[in-house]
Amino acid sequence: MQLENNKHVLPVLWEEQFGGTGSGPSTRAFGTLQFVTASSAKSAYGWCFFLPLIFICRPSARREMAAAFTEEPTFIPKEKESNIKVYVRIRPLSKEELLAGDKSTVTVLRDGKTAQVVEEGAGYKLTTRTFKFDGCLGPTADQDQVMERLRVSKMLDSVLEGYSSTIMACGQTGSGKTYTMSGRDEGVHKRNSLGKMEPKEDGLIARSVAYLFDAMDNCNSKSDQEKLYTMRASYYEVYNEQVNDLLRLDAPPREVKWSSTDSFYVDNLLLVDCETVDDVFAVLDEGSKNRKVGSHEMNKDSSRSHCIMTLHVDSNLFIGEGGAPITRYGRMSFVDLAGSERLKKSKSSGDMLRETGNINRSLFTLGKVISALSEGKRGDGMVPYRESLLTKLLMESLGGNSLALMIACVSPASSALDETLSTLHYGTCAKNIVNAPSVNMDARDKLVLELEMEIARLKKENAHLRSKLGITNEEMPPASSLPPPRCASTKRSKSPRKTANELKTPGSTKPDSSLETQLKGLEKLFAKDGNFYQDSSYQSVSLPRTHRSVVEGFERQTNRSVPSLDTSGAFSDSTWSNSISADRGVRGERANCYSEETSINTTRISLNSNTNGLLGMYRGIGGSKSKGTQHLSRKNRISVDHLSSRTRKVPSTTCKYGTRDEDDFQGSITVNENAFHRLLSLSTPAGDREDDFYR
Ligand SMILES: Nc1ncnc2c1ncn2[C@@H]1O[C@H](COP(=O)(O)OP(=O)(O)OP(=O)(O)O)[C@@H](O)[C@H]1O
Repeated sequence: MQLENNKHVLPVLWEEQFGGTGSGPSTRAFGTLQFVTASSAKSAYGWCFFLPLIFICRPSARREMAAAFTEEPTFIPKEKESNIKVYVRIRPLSKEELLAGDKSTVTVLRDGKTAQVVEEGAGYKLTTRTFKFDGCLGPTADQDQVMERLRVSKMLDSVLEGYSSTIMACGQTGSGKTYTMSGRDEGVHKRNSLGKMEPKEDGLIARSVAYLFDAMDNCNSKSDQEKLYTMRASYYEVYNEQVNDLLRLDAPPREVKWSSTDSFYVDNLLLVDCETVDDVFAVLDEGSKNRKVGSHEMNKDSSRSHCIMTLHVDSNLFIGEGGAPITRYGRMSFVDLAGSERLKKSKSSGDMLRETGNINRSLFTLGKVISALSEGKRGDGMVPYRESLLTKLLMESLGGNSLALMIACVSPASSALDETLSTLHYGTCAKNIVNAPSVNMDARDKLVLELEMEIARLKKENAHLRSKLGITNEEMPPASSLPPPRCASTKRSKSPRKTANELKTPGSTKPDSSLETQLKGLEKLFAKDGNFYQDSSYQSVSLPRTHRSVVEGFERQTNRSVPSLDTSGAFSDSTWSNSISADRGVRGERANCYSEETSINTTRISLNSNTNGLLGMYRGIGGSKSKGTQHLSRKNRISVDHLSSRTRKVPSTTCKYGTRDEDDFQGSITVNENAFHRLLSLSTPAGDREDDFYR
């Protein structure tokens, strides 16, 4: 699909894709890669912008930060948190600077990570300052080296896995932000006589696009079609505190809205479906042509807006046979921020003055956000994201769930020393920001994936346990031939509690070591299972079905019944209603229902439901949800779903994990912690107090 010189095509594409008005990201979680270039912040505001940062970057803090960054950077988060990576790029002295007799003041030390600034003081006294980053690139570094040293490919790999990533260029005007992001002749992708791209001067965007398509094509062409990728691109600018869609100049300014995924997004933005590299370049060319550019003393092609190009990479993951794919929404954003500038030097006038004011304001807020985040503040309330459109839109990248890389562009010229120092301070602070990257996918898909993983894990555990117990597959009767579960006695046994160590086979006076091993294995299995959840008033352990079969096998061997596992009749509607109405008032506040089942002669069994399921029951019984109802943890919901598959009814109107109908319920049998211990001892203690059971 080509966009060349045809703006009218774009709305049509939008309509084709999204059926008319389009949809905002509120309906899905997106992954994003953003490229931001800082445009010009002028004069007095320029200093205001950097001041808060300078105060934060105390020498001690810098030392700590430097220590934290000595290891090799990686963008695939092995742990849950990831610092923003900051690199410095020093451009060569320009012709004008050389003519003006400027000298180079910034050099890269041999470690490749430290930028050294030498400042001439009064009386030829030299002041040397050093700043350590994840990497520094000197004036001789070409575009290839930038791509390699910054490890952009790692970032792109994670976009393919469903992460959001942002590459952001900042620095004073004319320091090389647009050059780094888009290349020398942005929008012009030269081809040689063979029709191949000449990528020498291409910036990070074009290189990233080529990398992504290479990777996507490789996977998409696999015969098993395991992964399928699709890409869409958007391009917009923040200009004078309004958002313009660079792919739809005829459209009014776009609105920035708050999404259900706790982030801001641009509403009704055109997303162009891109099937080839050329499609993305068409988007890039169109956007570059439309972005606001001005000319002043310091840069003849100066960006007057913050530009954000985003590649949305959706990847489909097929699990199991014949199932619907799970989609992950990777997102790569390239942010080319407008650069800070001093009016005295740039000599901007007319409309550019207003632009400068707005640029400075947004950069000042960006400085405040970075300051707050580097101080360890968190969240919308403590960090002033809402003070400008730019910071709202960068919320995900700064302190959010995105991987982020900042390129601090500086000029080495002695005349730009103040701005260079400010940028380096700014980068040093940004290094301290911690993000929490996570894969973007729909909640339901996430649950399915987690369940699949849980099942795989349980199968492995089960196999391991069987091998430990010496039970071969042939010895295990098929599920259908298992004897019906036995009911426990109506009354609780008064015999003393026994431990697993005290367990003996019937009629034997010696402990049965094989049984003991089985029990220990079982105990371990439960402990490992991780299905415990904490509550001040209640602790339970869910018994996955695989475990239950082990226990049932155990029952057969020992000829004893394990009371709490007997679930027959537990899910009859009448039983539910009775038990829940009886106990709702007591424990209902945590969305857990406790019931002492009377219809089956067991000791106590507690019934869990997720909130939706419980809500359904409350409606059926009491007509309203209890005020303090809380969501159960996802972990627990998984176990609920997993366990209940045998007994779950398929309701006519199904919510995601629960039902709205009175009679329909998704739940599971869980065994109270004490019951669990009782299960292990296979004996009910004599004289055990009723209350002990729920302690
Ligand atoms: N590393 C570099 N090597 C060679 N030339 C460079 C380099 N960096 C920048 N330049 C040149 O310097 C000039 C200014 O660069 P550029 O337009 O990218 O600055 P900018 O930071 O985007 O400025 P503004 O904020 O005003 O948009 C351009 O002519 C560009 O080609």
